Amino acid sequence: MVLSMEKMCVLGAGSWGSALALSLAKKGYEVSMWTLNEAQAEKVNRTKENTDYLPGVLFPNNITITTDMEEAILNSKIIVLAVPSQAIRSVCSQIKPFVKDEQILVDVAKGLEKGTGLRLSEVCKEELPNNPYVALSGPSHAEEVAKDIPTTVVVASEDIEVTQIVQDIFMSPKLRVYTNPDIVGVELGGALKNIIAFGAGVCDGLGYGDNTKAALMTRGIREISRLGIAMGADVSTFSGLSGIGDLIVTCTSMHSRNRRAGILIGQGKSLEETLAEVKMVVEGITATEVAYEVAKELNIDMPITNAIYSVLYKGLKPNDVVIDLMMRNKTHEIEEVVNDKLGL
Ligand SMILES: NC(=O)c1ccc[n+]([C@@H]2O[C@H](COP(=O)([O-])OP(=O)(O)OC[C@H]3O[C@@H](n4cnc5c(N)ncnc54)[C@H](O)[C@@H]3O)[C@@H](O)[C@H]2O)c1
Ligand SMILES: O=P(O)(O)OC[C@H](O)CO
Repeated sequence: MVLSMEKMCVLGAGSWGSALALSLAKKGYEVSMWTLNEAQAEKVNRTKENTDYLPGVLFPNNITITTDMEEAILNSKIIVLAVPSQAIRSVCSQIKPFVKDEQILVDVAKGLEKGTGLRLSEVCKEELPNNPYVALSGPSHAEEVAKDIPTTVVVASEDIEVTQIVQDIFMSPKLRVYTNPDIVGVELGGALKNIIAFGAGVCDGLGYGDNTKAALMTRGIREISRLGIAMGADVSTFSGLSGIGDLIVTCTSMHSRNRRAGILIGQGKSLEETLAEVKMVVEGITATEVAYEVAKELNIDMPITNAIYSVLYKGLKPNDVVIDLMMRNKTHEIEEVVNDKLGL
């Protein structure tokens, strides 16, 4: 419990923004949320429930929600960016006129910017170069965090002091927060696991079993690591919370929007029907497009990402793509180890 009512702000009132606002409010902070949607703000303030995004969870009185961005961020120690990854640039640009340099940006969105391939820390740096920045990631579905189910996350930043401030702000008996200086790896783990989770859903939708999913997760983390290393990440980060941890939860959880979307595609629904049914943001769809482009540019082999890209953007049938994946050129399991042994 904090001693004074320090103020924290959450931009974005979807499921994750709401769950984190709740976590902060339970620690005694005053939490100001911002949403684009007037009707949502009015209803949540009146009923204390965010029915479209986190039904059945009541907000305490120290959470308020507004459509006035300036009011939301005024005097807030941290500004949690909880909008979809493709909206991060516009939200950062909108707060520019009134943000103070000492306010810490905490990005909780997981993605890469479409068109530029930039990580979200790079996007924020371009828009708000003077603000300290922390990425928060890891296996953490909003529905469980909101119910106080024990959860672990990781925070990463170039500045260890700022990382520790954010660690302390979020840390609670129900939310354990680790730090990691490898911001590149933490961001990429969170963004790229969504592609594999979508693929895991497709396999479920096709009626495949546990063997297939284990294969996808294991080979998935390999290709995430390959691209991650090429983009400057530390490989050990991918065996941590924002890597394999988040991959496991997203590929297996009934809460995962990426997995749910994949299931519908595997069952034969169109992308349009799928997005209408899932309603909330499905980051893996854009992440597939961006990772496909970045991997091509860096000449990194990402067979699962390519396969999902073919389904989403080239109209190939999931069944056919799985056969292609199984029958592509034979290879060693861990190329680097073999090359090393052979002195290549
Ligand atoms: N839901 C989770 O369990 C969870 C957990 C960890 C990380 N995340 C990540 O957090 C981010 C947000 O996810 P979410 O689950 O809260 O999404 P959501 O779909 O539940 O909510 C997104 C919110 O952002 C708003 N929004 C959409 N476009 C906007 C724009 N252009 N400008 C301003 N606001 C906009 C929507 O109105 C909505 O309030 C995603 O990157 C997701 O991967 C989600
Ligand atoms: O529901 P998803 O698939 O968007 O995943 C949400 C979080 O990233 C899980 O850690």
